[in-house]
This record gives sequence, C-alpha cells and structure tokens, in this order.
Amino acid sequence: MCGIVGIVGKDPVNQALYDGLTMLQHRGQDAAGIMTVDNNTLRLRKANGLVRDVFHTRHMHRLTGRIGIGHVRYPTAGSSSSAEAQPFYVNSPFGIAMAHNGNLTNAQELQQQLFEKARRHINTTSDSEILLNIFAHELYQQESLQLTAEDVFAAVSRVHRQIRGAYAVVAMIIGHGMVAFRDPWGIRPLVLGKRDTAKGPEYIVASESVAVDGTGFTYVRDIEPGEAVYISEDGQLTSRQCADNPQHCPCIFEYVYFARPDSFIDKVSVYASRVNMGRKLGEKVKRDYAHLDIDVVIPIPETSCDIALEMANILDLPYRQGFVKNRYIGRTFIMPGQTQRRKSVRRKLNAISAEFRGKNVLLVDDSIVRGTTSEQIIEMAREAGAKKVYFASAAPEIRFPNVYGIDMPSANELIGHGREAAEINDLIKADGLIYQELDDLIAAVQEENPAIEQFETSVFNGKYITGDINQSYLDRLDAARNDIARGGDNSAEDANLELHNELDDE
Ligand SMILES: O=P(O)(O)OC[C@H]1O[C@H](OP(=O)(O)OP(=O)(O)O)[C@H](O)[C@@H]1O
Ligand SMILES: NC(=O)CC[C@H](N)C(=O)O
Ligand SMILES: [Mg+2]
Repeated sequence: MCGIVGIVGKDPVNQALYDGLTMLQHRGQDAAGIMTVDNNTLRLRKANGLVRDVFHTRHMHRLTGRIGIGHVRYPTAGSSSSAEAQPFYVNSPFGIAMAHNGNLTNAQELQQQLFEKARRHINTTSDSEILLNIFAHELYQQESLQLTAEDVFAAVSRVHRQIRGAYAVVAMIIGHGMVAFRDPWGIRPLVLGKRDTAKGPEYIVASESVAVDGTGFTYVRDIEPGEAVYISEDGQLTSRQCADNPQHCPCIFEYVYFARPDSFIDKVSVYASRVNMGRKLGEKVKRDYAHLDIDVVIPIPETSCDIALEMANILDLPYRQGFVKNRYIGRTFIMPGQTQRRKSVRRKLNAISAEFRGKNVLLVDDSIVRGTTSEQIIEMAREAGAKKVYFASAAPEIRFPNVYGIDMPSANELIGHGREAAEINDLIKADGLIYQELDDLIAAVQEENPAIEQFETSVFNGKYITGDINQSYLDRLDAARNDIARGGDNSAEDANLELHNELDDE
C-alpha cells in the first residue's frame, strides 16, 4: 500500500509534502520521492529508504515551487529498485509527473498496447510507469496546447476504460495544474483537503485524512470512486465523474491493518472500526469459547492494540501490554522479503515476563497473513513463562492472493490458504485459535458508514470484483512475484534511468 500526496499552494510546498509523507510512512517504507514544479521546471528527489533518510536539507532546498506531489512506496509490482521509486515522469505532452497507490491487473497487455499504438517504451517493470504513459498518451490525443479541465477529464475517462485494478493517482501537468483520480471501485483511498490563505485557497489530496490534518489543511471530502479532481496552477478546482459505471467497494484491509487509526476513510473512522472489530471478536469468544480459561488479553503491537483493548472490555478481563515494541523498527508485514520479515519480529517485539509467567494469555492480532508474527510471538510468550497461549485474529482466514495493492502475490505463502483454523492452530503452535467471521468484520466497518454497501474482500473469499482475475492470472502472478522468484529479499538494484536534480546520490 503506497501513500500519495499532492499540493497546489500559494507558497512553497516542499515542507508540507515532506510532512504529509511522514504521516503516510506506515503505507510504504521502501522508497520515497517528491517532485515539485518551479518556473516550469521539474525538481525531483527520490530514493530507497524512509522519508527522513531520503530527504536531507540540501534536497529540500532544491524542491522549490508552489505545486508538488509525493510518494512513499511499498512495491506490489516490479522490483524494489530505486528506479521504480515514485513519482515517475514523462516529458510529453507538457511534462507529467505521477504518483500511484494501487496495482493494475492488466499491466502486461497495456504495455504491449502502448508500444503498438503509441510507440511508447516502458523502462521499468513498474505498473505505475505504464499508468503514467497511458494517461500521457490519452492527454496527447486531446491535441490542444491550452489544456482545459475538460481535456484532462476526457483523458481520465479514457484511462478508466483501459486500465483494470486499483488506483488512486495524483499527477502534475507542467504549466497547467494537478489532477487526482480514483478507480471506479474506489478500492484505494483518496481524500481532498483545503486551506484558505490571504493569497487564496490551497488544496491537498492524500491517501489518508491524517496527512490532511497534520499539514494544517481541513478535510473537505473523499474523492469519489471514478471521480477526477483538477486544480489549476492558480488554484481553481473542478471535479467530474469520469467512470462509466462507478461503484463503491473499498478495500477492507485498509481498516484492518493499513491505515492509521486516526484517519477517516470514506467517512469511516479507522479507529472506531477497529474498536468494533474488537467488540465483535470479543462477543464471539464469549459466546463460543467460554470454556477457555483466559487470564489476560495481550495485544501484538501495534495495529491490534485498539482491537485487543475492546476485547478485554467485552470479556471483562485485564488488558496488558505484555510486548514492548522497539519504536525504531518499522512494520514487518510491508518489508519486501520473508528473511527480513522473520528476523524483524524478534527485533521489534520483546516480552515482559511478569505479564506471562504462569498465566493463560489471549494474544490478539489484527490479522494472520504468512504467520510470521504469530508463530514467533507464541514461542516468545511460552519462553516468557505463559501456561497456555490462545490466539485471536480480528480478520478472518486470509486464503487468497491480493491483486489490488497489497503484496500477497502467492497463495502458497499464506498460512490460511487451503487450511482450516485447526491446522493453522497446529502450525503456529497455539492452544486455541479464534478467527473473526467475515460478516462480523464487514459489519464492524459498515457500522461506521452504512452507505458503503460492499467491500473488496478477495483475500478472504477469492471474489475479485474487477472480474478479470482467473486462476491462470494468479498462477502467473505467483510465479513472477513469490519470495523465491524475487530471490528472497527483492533487492534488485539500480539498472535505472533516473531523473535527478542533484549531482550525486549522497
Ligand atoms: O502473519 P504475518 O505475515 O506476520 O502478518 C501479519 C502481521 O503483520 C502486521 O504487523 P506489522 O508488524 O507489519 O505492523 P504493526 O506494527 O502496525 O502491527 C499485522 O499487524 C500482523 O501483526
Ligand atoms: N503499494 C502500492 O500502491 C504500489 C504501487 C505500485 N504498484 C508499485 O509497485 O510501485
Ligand atoms: Mg502487527
């Protein structure tokens, strides 16, 4: 899940873009980038690493201009090479820079078509570079030198007709303005914010509302599925529905794991939805597992803390933070290779023995994906002296790959694939394993905004809403992107064609 941000301001936007990206860091730890436009010239800094490591003072000085976009990356296509860090740039028409969150499901066909129809070369294996070139080609078809909002909307409409999958996008068109659009299912989130200044209004678009609040803007609304919002360089905002048949079907995993709890996505408080997940799961334990002799409820930091606290309330049991999280280690699930993910669990979490010794503990996590965390954490709980270790997951069994922007390309790497809870329980060596029901998970989120009638839940039930995913697609994805295919750590490096404003990479 990447994070994107774009600002059309009245004063330099570099610091606000930087701040916005730090507030979206949890969505992507692999690479970060900012592009600004100043005096019709693009300014760029992008590299592998966390936001704080990628941008030094001298880079910030170079990122001048009152309009800019930024990206934090968690790769779901291509490699982790810095060549695939975003934003991407293409020089025709006008000069366009783009940042994308999501994943295209027909990238291969699109690349072929781009070459045949438009003689466009794609130099990386990133689906986002393809998306940028499709958009550029469609904008070029407008044949107008004085680009209008209508021209941009017409191009976005044609993009929607060609590309499949999930995409929340922000793009800058040099000399004109910024456009942001969301796929016709609204799978990935995108919000709009505004700030009034003495010089006129400034606008921000971002993956999550936390980046709007934290940069001093005010949340205006979510961008609708299929909608495009165009903000001209002088700050005129226009919006248009550009999809033929938009339907709202947001990714439920945003609420389970990806988003920050203080964000609102599609008018749903992520925090409140997690509390509801804890309530539902607590009620299930109370109803069906009353025979378990649980002494204490312990979360697996960090995402599950809000869920576990509510479970403890429902079960009328003590809640104890029995694991301490090293605040300098990032999220393990979004790390690129299994070796790195495995090693990081013990570096990241450490048990406080007093909370485990001689007790029957219920460990709570938001989800079990590969089982990397649960297996090791149960072992750690036993080493710390727990008598019995029960485990509860606020998401149901994750059985199917994800093709919409979560890096779960291989069914065989999912501990829940083709297994029932009892088998998974044995693999992670728990004394009991309780999963949330899918209906309860959906209800937990829907309760916060009943207007959302459906959610993207393919990892739980194998139903891919875009209608273009079959077994042979999943087999190809598996072969291309499973951990072995990626050499274990996905560290393909730097045979790249980059656009730099600095003389060296220091
Ligand atoms: O079964 P797995 O493959 O281990 O994946 C699931 C785990 O990964 C995530 O934690 P992560 O460390 O990424 O982030 P967090 O600190 O936000 O919980 C998630 O919260 C689970 O704990
Ligand atoms: N997680 C994402 O949104 C990834 C965006 C894009 N598919 C990439 O791999 O760079
Ligand atoms: Mg976790």
